[in-house]
Amino acid sequence: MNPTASSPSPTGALTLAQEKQVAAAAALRWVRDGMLLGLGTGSTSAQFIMQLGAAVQNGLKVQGTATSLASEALARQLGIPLIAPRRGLRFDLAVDGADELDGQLRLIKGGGGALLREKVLETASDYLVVIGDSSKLVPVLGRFPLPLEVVPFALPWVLDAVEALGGAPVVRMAQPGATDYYFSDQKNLLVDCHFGQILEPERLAAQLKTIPGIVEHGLFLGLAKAAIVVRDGAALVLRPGEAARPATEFDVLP
Ligand SMILES: O=C(CO)[C@H](O)[C@H](O)COP(=O)(O)O
Repeated sequence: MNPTASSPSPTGALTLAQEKQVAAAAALRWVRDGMLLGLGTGSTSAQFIMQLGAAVQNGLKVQGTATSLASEALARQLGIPLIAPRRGLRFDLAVDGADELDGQLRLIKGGGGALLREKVLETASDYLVVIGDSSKLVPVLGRFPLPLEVVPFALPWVLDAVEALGGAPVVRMAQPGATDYYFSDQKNLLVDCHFGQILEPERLAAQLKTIPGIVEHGLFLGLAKAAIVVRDGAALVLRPGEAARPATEFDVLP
C-alpha cells in the first residue's frame, strides 16, 4: 500500500502530506469560474477538495460531481455545489490522485476503493489531471497491486481467472486483520492483484475485460492528459510526450 501521509518524501524536502497539498494547490490554479469539475477520491484528492472548498467560500463559482460517497460528503460539508449524474453531463476538468503513474501517464487507481466511479466520471471529463506526491511516479507499473471491482457472486471464478493470468489476487478486507470484506460504494468487492511488473498494461487491461464478474479494473490508460507531481518540494507538470516542467501560476488548461 501507499506510504503514510507523514512519511518523509523520497526527496526529503517535505512530508508526503505536504507534497499532496502542493500538488493540489497547483491543480487548483487550473480551475476557472463556471467549470464543472470531477472530484476524485483519496488523501490527495481530499486536499484538492479542501482547497477548492476554501476557494468557493471566497467566491469561486464551480459545480462538481464526486467519485465516492466520502468525497461527496467532504464537498458538501465545504459548500461546493454538487450535481447528480445525468445524460449529456460532461466535466471540464477532473482532478484525482493515483496509486501509481508512469511516464506515459498510465495509472493504477483504486487503492481507495473508488475506481469504478472514478473511471466513469473521468471518461466523461474533457481533461483529467492526476495529482500526486513524489512516491507515485514509477518507471514501470505494478509495485502497487492492481485493484479490481468484482461482483460478489463471481468472486471464486474471478480469483481463478486472475491466477490463470499469472496474478496473485488478495480480497480486500474492511480493515487490516479484519475478517469481513471491504465493500465499494456499489456494494461490490475489491480484489488487489499482484502481477509483478506490468510491462504491457494495455494487454493486461484487455485480458481483464474478458473476465465476467469484473465490473472494472484499476488500469486507467489514455485518460490522464496531465499529471502534477512533486519533486524537491516543487510541483512539476507532466504531459505525455513532453518534458516535465515546473507548474507556474500562469498555467492554464490547453
Ligand atoms: O484511486 C484512488 C481511490 O480509488 C486514489 O486516487 C488513490 O488510491 C490515491 O490515493 P491517495 O491520494 O490517498 O494516495
